[in-house]
Parts: sequence; C-alpha cells; structure tokens
Amino acid sequence: MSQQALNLGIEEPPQAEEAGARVQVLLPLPLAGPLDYRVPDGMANQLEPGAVVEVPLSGRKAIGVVWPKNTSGKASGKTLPLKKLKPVERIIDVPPFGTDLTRFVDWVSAYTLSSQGAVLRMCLSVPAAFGDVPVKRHYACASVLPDGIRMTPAREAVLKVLADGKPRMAPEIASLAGVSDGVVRGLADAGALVALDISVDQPYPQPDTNLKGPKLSGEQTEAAEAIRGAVWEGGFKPFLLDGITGSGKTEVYFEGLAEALQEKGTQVLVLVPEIALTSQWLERFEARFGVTPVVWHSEVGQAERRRAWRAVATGDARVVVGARSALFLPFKKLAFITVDEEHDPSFKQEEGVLYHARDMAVVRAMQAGCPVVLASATPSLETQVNADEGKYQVLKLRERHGVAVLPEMRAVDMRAEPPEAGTWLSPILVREIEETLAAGEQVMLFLNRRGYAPLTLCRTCGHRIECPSCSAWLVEHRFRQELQCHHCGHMEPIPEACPTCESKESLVACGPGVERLFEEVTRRFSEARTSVMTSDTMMSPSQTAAVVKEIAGGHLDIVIGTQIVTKGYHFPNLTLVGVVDADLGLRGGDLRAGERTYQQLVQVAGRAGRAEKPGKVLLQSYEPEHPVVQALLTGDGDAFMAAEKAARAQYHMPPYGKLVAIILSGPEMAEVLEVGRALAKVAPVEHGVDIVGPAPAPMVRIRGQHRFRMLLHAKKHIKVQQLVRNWVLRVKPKSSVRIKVDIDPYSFM
Ligand SMILES: Nc1ncnc2c1ncn2[C@@H]1O[C@H](COP(=O)(O)OP(=O)(O)OP(=O)(O)O)[C@@H](O)[C@H]1O
Ligand SMILES: [Zn+2]
Repeated sequence: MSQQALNLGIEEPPQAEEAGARVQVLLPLPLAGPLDYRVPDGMANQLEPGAVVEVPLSGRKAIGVVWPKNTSGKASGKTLPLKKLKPVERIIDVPPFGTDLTRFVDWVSAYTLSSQGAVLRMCLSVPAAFGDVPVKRHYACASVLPDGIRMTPAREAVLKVLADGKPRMAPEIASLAGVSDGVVRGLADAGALVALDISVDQPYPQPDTNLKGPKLSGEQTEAAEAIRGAVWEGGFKPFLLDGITGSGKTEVYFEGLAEALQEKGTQVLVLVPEIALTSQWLERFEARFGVTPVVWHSEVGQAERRRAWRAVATGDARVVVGARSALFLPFKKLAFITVDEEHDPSFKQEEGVLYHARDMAVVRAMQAGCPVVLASATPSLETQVNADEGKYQVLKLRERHGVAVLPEMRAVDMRAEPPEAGTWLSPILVREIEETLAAGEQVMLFLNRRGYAPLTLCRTCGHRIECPSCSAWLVEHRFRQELQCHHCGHMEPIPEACPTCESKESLVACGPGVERLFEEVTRRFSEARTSVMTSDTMMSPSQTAAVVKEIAGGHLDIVIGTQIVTKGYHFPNLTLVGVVDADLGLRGGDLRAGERTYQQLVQVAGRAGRAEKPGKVLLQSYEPEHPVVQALLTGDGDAFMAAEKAARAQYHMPPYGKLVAIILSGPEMAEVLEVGRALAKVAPVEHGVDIVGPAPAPMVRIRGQHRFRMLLHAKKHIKVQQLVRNWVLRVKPKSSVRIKVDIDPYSFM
C-alpha cells in the first residue's frame, strides 16, 4: 500500500486486480455514495459510466447507474477485495446517462445536501422503463400464399383488408372484413398471414420546424434573435426574458425552440409551474409545431411515463413540457431549456429532495452546455439580482401585442367603501361587474382561498374546529359538504352540533373562500353564467381544459378563482378583474410575502384586456397605502422591487446572504426538542453566521408530527453546505426524529 493511501486511511485495491474489473454503481437509495460491483467476463466493454444496470442488493435486485469514478464518497467507506464483490447482473437496454446528467445529479446532491442516491431516484422514477416493453400481435399478408390453401369468401375479405400492407390486430381486421377473429387466426395458422409483435410504445410524431410563427414586432424580434443566436452558437447562456403580461413571451421563446430543433436529434425542455393548467399552451404549441409535445408530470399514467422516459433517453422525444421533475429526465442531447413563469413558487419542491427547479434548470443548462431562458412578467428578486450582476442577459418586452394595453388599476378602500355585512364585494366592484356584464364582457374575481370558509366557530363556546393531526383549522367545503384540512387532506362531515359544547345550530362559518363568493355572486347576478376555478373543482387536466375553453369561447360570464386562474391564460373578452382581498398574501408575512403578493396580483391583473377591449382591475384593500398596492396602482414595479432589494441587502437576506432551515419532526415533542437542543449545543460558531432556534414551527404539528425549526443565516461568502453538513453529522438523532435540511428555504412554516 502506498504511503499516501495509508495516510488517508484508504485501502487500495489489491495490486493484482485488473483495471476495469470493478465498477461503482449508484443506486436510487439514500446511501452515502455508489457501491462497488464486479464486472463479469464479457461485460467489460459495455459498462461505461452512465450505463443503467441491474445489480444484486441484499437478496433482491436493484436498478442503478454505473457512476463516473471521480465522485465523492463511497457508501461502504472501504474497498472490498474483488472476489468479495457481487457481479453486475445485466445491462438494461436503454442509452447510458450522459455526463451532463451524472454531473447534474452530483451537483444537486452537493447543493441540497441530499444523498446522490436520493437525487438519482428522481432520474429513475419509472421502473417500467427498465422492463420489457409490452407488444401487441399484429398480422400482415405473407409475401406468397401457401400452396393449396383453401379460400373462402371470409378469407378473401381478410386478405383484401390487409392488401394495403399495413399490419393490424386481429379484432380490427375482423371488424373491417366483417368476419370473426377465428378466420384471421385460421389464415395465420395456414401460413397466409405473418404475425408481427409490435411495441405498444409508438414513436412520437416529430415537430415541424418549417412552420412559420406569427410576424414578430420589433422588440419581439430583437429578443427572439438574441435567443436564436445563442441556440445556434450552442454553449451555456442564461437569459431573463422580462416582458409584461400579454407581450408575447411565449411566441419569443418558441423561436428559440424552433432554432434548437433545426439540428438533428436535439431536444428541448420547457418547464411550466402547473402542467395541469397548460391546455392553452399546448394548443399554441401544436399550432406552431404541428404536433403535441411530450407532457411530463406526476399525473401522467404509468404506460405513458414509460413511453416518454424511454423516448427522452433515445432522443425520439424532441420536446418535453413538464413540471419540475422533468429536469431529471435522461435527455440524450439537450439543446435548450425554458422556464416559463420563472417566479412561480411551485417550482420549489418541498418534499424529498428540497430543490428549486428554476435554479436547478440553470445548473442543468450549464451541465448540458446549452442556453436557458427564464421568462416572466414578474421576475423573481433572485433572478433580477442575477441579471443586475450581469450573470443573465436581459431581454425586455415593454408592450402588449397589437392594440392591447395594460389594464387600468384602481384600489377600492374597503374602510371607506365597505361591503354590507356578510358579503365580500364592495358596492363599487358590484357596479363595475354590472357594467361589464351589460357590455357583454367577462369578469374574473380572484380570491386565493379554496373552500367556503377558512374557519368554523361555535358561537356558544368559541370552539374552533381543528384538524386532529395538524395545528390548523379545518376548511369548510360546502360544495362537497365536508370539512377538510389543507395540510394533510383529512376530511370529515360538517357536524350538526359543536363538538365541544354540543350546542345545536351554533356553528358559524367565518371569512370567505371562493365557494362563499360564488354564493354571493350567484345571488347578486342570478342571470350571469358563473363558474369556480380551483384545484377542488378542476380535478384533472381535461376538466381544466374544458373550463378554459368555455371561458375563451364566451360561454361563461364570471369566473371566480384561486391562484390557478392567474397562470398564463389568454381570454380575449375578459375585461374586468376584481381582486377580492388584495391584502391576503401580506398577512403573517415571511421574507417574500410582499414580492409574492405583488407577482400574483400583477399576474391576475394581466388577464384583463388582452385583446382589443381595454381592461380594468379593482383591488379591494383595507390598506391601500401599502407599498405593494401602491406599486400596482402606479405601475412602478421596478421601484417596488428596488425597495425590496435594498431591504434584503441591508439585512443580508437572500440573495444577498444565505438561509438554511433545519426542520425537526417526530411523534414525540420532547424527543424532537431534545435533538434541537443537541444541535444548538454543537452549532458552529463562526463570524458571519447566526443560528436561531430550535423554536416551535408556526405549523407546530402536521400529520401528527411535532415540529421545531432552526434557521441558519450566513453572509454570502460562507459555504453553508459544508458548514451544515459537518454540524448536523455531529448529532445522532433517535430514529423517530427526522432532520430535514432546506437550503434556500421558501417556506417558513
Ligand atoms: N407577434 C405576434 N403576432 C400575433 N399574435 C401575437 C404576437 N405576439 C403575441 N401574440 C398573441 O398575443 C397573446 C399574448 O401573448 P403571450 O401569451 O405569448 O404573452 P405572454 O407574454 O406569454 O403573456 P403572460 O405573461 O401574460 O402569460 C397571445 O394570444 C399571442 O398569440
Ligand atoms: Zn391535517
């Protein structure tokens, strides 16, 4: 053993071992790193890094990926002699992962402090992709009819159907020929038909890049040319496409897609915040490229996921539009990425590996060496700072397309113009709705609260109905006649009597949700066709698409919705937007409450007046002097964001400083607190680093788990990952207590 290896305490493989006799395989499990396996004879040349393989693992079989050598850590921590290693069992018949993906996995793992295996798991999320693809038996005519075959009219009919040379399945042939399946099988047995087993996974139709997009305006052309140029040149280049609502950002980045797809075999990825809501986007894509793209999100069925995953790996899928998890697909030749509505909070994953898909999309593009466009009318503060610092090239669109202009904004001071008791619309907003309806135009009312009422209270004893396993009120859903917890999903019937004092008819609903607003709207405007758009009323992408079509087609007059109506829709006849509670997002605010509320309200306001007719937006507020409301009224978002930036810079808050949240949870409060105290005791003491907590989380209990939080706040230059890893490793928690590390937290609950 060499001196160096001794010093490092690492065992070297025995001298006699042949190079290439072992490989490291990363498994989709939370281990410290890859495991060593023996390379069986005959496989040596095929086991290149990135190959997907099946290996034995404690008596079972597991799918893993041959991992490049230079990566950190090893699960076992020591090198076993070759003869003790288990052999790789087989190579899975899919193209190997590229180094862009293996490096991306390593990067995400190091950044988020998740194990490499936990990140790899997101890449291998479709077990069915590694098995045999099911086939279906088809029949076609044999090239020559067997001698002496007995022909009948039924048999003749079958041969006639197949005369076009297209293989078909027996039931189809039988129905076309007007015969029974038996006739088809009889012909096959007699050798007159040949059987073909055809994969059920049909190739995806290829996008047509020769179709022309709309004629772009001057500023659109300028932006599109910059993107096209970068795509043509290749190489990593991040852009911020900052254009007001309705300015044609989609048309502009479509030009980038078109350029990227010119080259043979290239692939593009478009990340969107809520894929279930993209029916209009899909239609526009189809109009521009002649086909529908591959859609990727958690609700896509298993068979389609298998088809999509494999087609992405082989390069057959050229365009993928997906939710954040699409970042982990094994693209063969990724040439361009767009993150649409890049400011959207749903890009942050809050379960499992805690990552921000917008940030990781930039990293993915860096590893793949391709341009990436972050598009938004309200770019996140983080992205703006990157642009200010010159890291991202800014492309601006300042005008709406055609004759459309930004809507007129007005605040309704609810202190001066309060609604009648038990109602939520001020007289001014009611009047505006009446006028809009009279003009034959559409209204959107925005209230970011699902259900009927956020709280059910007993008038007699003051009891508030809470979730049995979370520290949260149950929300009444009157359409479904239920109370529901929005944190764990717990549901129960609405009780007739107070659960505590048993008084009858004493429970009252407090505050409005969209269902309650619906009640008021249908009472006031009984003639209007009204619909509620929330995740409760639109359970599936097709249901959503149907409602969106109804609105776009003018079959609805009033739409009441939660944040899902704010996202990218284009309704030409919608001219009035009413924000029922502009202050809602500002209450109990965290670091980003102001920014988020501003973005959300700009987005919802941006749905008004997108075509010929000008739009109007009314903001109901009890605090119209608040900077967020003022920024909306004056349209000076730049000044608002500048003030936000200054405040964050002053306190070294992200992105001018770093935050790491440590969330501790477990079934026993005392045990959780004990781990928190142990962590506090060994907390790093370093200049530029502050640690607060453990303190009870604002959501003290979720799903029966007690929760405490700690927050590490560091100056920008500090390498928090290293610091936190060393710190957390010093405490061995009881197995019942979970420690979750959230780098760059967005939720402080
Ligand atoms: N050059 C153009 N020619 C024809 N139609 C255009 C052009 N640019 C934009 N449009 C149309 O204007 C509407 C708004 O454009 P688009 O949806 O791309 O804007 P956006 O910036 O993505 O908006 P938002 O941020 O609000 O989602 C769409 O119906 C789009 O087809
Ligand atoms: Zn609950």
